[in-house]
Amino acid sequence: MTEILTPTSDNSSEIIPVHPAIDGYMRALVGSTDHPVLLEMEALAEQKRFPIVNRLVGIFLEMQARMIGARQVFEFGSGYGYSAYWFARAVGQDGRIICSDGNSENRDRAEQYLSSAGLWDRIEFNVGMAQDIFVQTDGLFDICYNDVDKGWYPEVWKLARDRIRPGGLYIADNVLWHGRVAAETYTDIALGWTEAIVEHNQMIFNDPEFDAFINPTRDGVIVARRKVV
Ligand SMILES: C[S@@+](CC[C@H](N)C(=O)[O-])C[C@H]1O[C@@H](n2cnc3c(N)ncnc32)[C@H](O)[C@@H]1O
Repeated sequence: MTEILTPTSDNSSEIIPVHPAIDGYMRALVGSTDHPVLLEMEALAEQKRFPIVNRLVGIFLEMQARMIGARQVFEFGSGYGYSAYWFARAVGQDGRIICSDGNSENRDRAEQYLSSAGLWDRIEFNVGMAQDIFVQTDGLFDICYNDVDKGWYPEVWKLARDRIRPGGLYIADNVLWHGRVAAETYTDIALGWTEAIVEHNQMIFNDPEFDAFINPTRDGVIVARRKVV
C-alpha cells in the first residue's frame, strides 16, 4: 500500500471544483457538528498531512447513510476512523461498520478516538488488504465505501457492486482527483491512479443497475445507488 500525502506538491494542473469561498461558507454553516474527538482527529490529519475526508464530506456520508436507514457498512480504507465516525453515528446502536486498513497503527488510533466518542462498539476493525477482508466477510451491505489507494478503485468497485443490497449505496471519495480527471495534462502522485479513477467512474456511470452522481465537494464523492427492480 502506498502511503499517500495530500497531493499539493504537483498541483500545477489542479482544477478546484468548488470555489474556496463557497467551501468556507458551507463549512461555516456546519459548525454545530463540532465534537472534541472530531477536532482531535482533524488536528492529527493536519499535522501529519493524512488524507481524511473533511467535515463537509463527513456530514454528507452520515446523511447518505441516514437517508437509506443503513445498518451494515463496509469501509475499504478506514485510516484512523474519521469517515467511520460519521457512518457509526448514522447506523445506530444495532448497526455495524466493518472497517479495513493495511496499517495497524491506524486501527489503534481508531479505537482510541471512536471509544472516546462512544462509537467503538459499532465498529469491527480489520487490519490487512481491504479487498481480502471484504471477500472473507459474508453478506450484503447497505453501503460499501471506497477510500483505498486509487489504483485499486476499479477492482474495489467490481468486488463491491454485487454485494450492495437493492436501494443500497456505493460511495467513493477522491473521484475528481484534484481535477486530474478533467485536465488535459497533469502530474499524478502515483503512476496510473488518474487512469484508474477515470475507468472506475466510467464503469459506474455505464452500469445499468446503478444510478450515480458525483458531489464535487472537496475532491469529489461518487454516490451510486443500486436500483430496486
Ligand atoms: C485516504 S485514507 C482513508 C481515510 C479515511 N477513509 C477517512 O476519511 O477518515 C486511505 C487509507 O487506506 C489505507 N489503504 C490504502 N489501500 C489499501 C488497501 N488496498 N487495503 C487496505 N488499506 C488500504 C491506507 O493505509 C490509508 O490509511
